[in-house]
Amino acid sequence: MSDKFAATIARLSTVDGTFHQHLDALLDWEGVSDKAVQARVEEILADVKQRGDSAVVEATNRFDRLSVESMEQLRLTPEQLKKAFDGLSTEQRDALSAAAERIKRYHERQKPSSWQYEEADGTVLGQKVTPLDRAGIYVPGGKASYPSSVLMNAIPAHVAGVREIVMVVPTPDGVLNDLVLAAAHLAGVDYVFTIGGAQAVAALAYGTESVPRVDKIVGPGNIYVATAKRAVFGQVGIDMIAGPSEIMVVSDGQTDPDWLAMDLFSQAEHDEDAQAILVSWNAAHLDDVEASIERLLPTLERENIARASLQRRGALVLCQDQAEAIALINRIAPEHLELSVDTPSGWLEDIRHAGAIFMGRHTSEALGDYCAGPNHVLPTSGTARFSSPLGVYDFQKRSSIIHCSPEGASELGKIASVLARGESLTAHARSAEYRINN
Ligand SMILES: NC(=O)c1ccc[n+]([C@@H]2O[C@H](COP(=O)([O-])OP(=O)(O)OC[C@H]3O[C@@H](n4cnc5c(N)ncnc54)[C@H](O)[C@@H]3O)[C@@H](O)[C@H]2O)c1
Ligand SMILES: N[C@H](CO)Cc1c[nH]c[nH+]1
Ligand SMILES: [Zn+2]
Repeated sequence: MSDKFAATIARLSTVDGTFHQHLDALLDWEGVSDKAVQARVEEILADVKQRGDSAVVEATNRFDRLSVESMEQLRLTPEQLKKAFDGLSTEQRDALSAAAERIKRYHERQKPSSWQYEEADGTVLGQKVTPLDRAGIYVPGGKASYPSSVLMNAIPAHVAGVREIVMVVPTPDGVLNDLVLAAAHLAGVDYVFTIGGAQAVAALAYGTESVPRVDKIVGPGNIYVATAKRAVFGQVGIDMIAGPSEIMVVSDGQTDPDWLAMDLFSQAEHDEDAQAILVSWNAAHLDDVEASIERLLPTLERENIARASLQRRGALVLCQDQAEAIALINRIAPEHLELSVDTPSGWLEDIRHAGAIFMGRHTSEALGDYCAGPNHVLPTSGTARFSSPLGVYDFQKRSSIIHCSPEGASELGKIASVLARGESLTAHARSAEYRINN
């Protein structure tokens, strides 16, 4: 039987004995990765570390179906980026600029400042915030092109004050996307290399003859990118593991089923591994949404991807009530949560884990993907339990400041001396004791 005739999306009910088992299986994206992916990524990383540019060129030719001879052919010049920007239609240029402006305005609010305070004896303590010297931004490009991700990665880096931004973006079959190039120009990216996957992560992490080594790699990507980022962490910083897109919608049964079906498709169309889940306590409403899904799915340009995603990882979940819906939200910790209910603000306090929360029937997740202002690079696969949206803070680090007055050093010296001797670290103790005024 072809996929077209199989059930498009699973129907689950929280009262079923197998519900939790079924949900766990649906949520398990790491299950999509396997030993073969891990082995391939390790091989690519080691090769790029050892052979630099030549390894990157070979891997790019192999995985993106190119036939270039050198890294020079995989680098875009500032002139190419500007030309792409100048060549956009007015409508596209205005939309890109409006999105960039809104993203910038939102992220300006995240800018932390250095701070310090003085104690009574004149000792000064504080924290100094410093931007990264060089950030690497990964812009996905395998199954779709993401000019919006260029803005979402590069603008917070700029707001943070990063000195140099190196962007990588794969161009399978050599197809360049003008909006991606234009966005890189608009967002002030310093270097662009048309490379992707584990080889791009390796080039950024280790540096090659052509690709400058960066201090931190940010941005979403597929399983090869995620596996490579995890492997190079420590050598460089990473933001988070942002994998296939996810949406969880909770509906009170009053939202147009066609709207909800399209909201689910909006993330399902990213990737066969993307995840779209709708939860409601109204069974008839779930039937209506399922009917909308069946009717609207064939109208999508990316029907095959969306259908595969819904079949593999989608679900319409019948729950008992609002309290159970909230428990499911906190368990799933979705990347995107749409609260398609009358008074979403009443839910907010109880929601503990979600990358971004879209409040009310009119706030479709797609608005957040492009132009609302908050970042669309968000923790996926339940990692919203401990990670946050990409932000200005990801492009900065903090140093502690300690400036003791003579009196302060003397008082602290007495405490430090006792504790150091307790640890049998006598050089520490004597160093502190030299500063004690008797
Ligand atoms: N969380 C977010 O903020 C966010 C934003 C945009 C996109 N996304 C997600 O990012 C993902 C992007 O994935 P993508 O595949 O479209 O692009 P991608 O750029 O992440 O991956 C493409 C690269 O993967 C490598 N690759 C593909 N098959 C390979 C193989 N068999 N062996 C070795 N390497 C291989 C190739 O080098 C290719 O260049 C999607 O899942 C999408 O949902 C997430
Ligand atoms: N939904 C993606 C993040 O999961 C971001 C995106 C970019 N373009 C469209 N959508
Ligand atoms: Zn999206």
